[in-house]
Amino acid sequence: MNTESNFILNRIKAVKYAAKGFWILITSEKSIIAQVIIALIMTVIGFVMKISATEWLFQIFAIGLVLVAESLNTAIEKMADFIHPEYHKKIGFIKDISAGAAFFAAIFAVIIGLIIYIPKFI
Ligand SMILES: Nc1ncnc2c1ncn2[C@@H]1O[C@H](COP(=O)(O)OP(=O)(O)OP(=O)(O)O)[C@@H](O)[C@H]1O
Repeated sequence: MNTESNFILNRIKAVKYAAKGFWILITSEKSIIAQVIIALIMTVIGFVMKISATEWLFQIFAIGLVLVAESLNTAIEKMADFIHPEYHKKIGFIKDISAGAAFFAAIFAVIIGLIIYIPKFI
């Protein structure tokens, strides 16, 4: 098989593994399931409040940002637990930093949400 078709096959395989990871996240990771539920609620609210196209763009971006950050946080937590299952100050620090990254995303998502929805109530 030539290098070019190998490249394409490897890319297809990579997408398959990524889709598998995506499925694991949305079906078995409680923190991701919670964020997906919040995303669905915000989507319903978006339709009910008839937000504009630009507001949809920001809302979808915020939802994506939170889900990506939360997913990477989950991956780092899993890796930390695998590398060092016992209690260790450094593992705690790494997990806290990783959770902090997800918190960062959540703060900005909340700010975006407030900017979109507060004017609709005043
Ligand atoms: N092995 C460890 N060593 C030191 N501190 C830890 C360790 N595991 C967890 N911690 C501390 O507990 C916090 C929460 O841990 P973690 O993110 O693994 O969530 P959990 O509550 O244990 O499980 P889950 O995220 O599945 O609900 C971490 O941010 C860290 O401060």
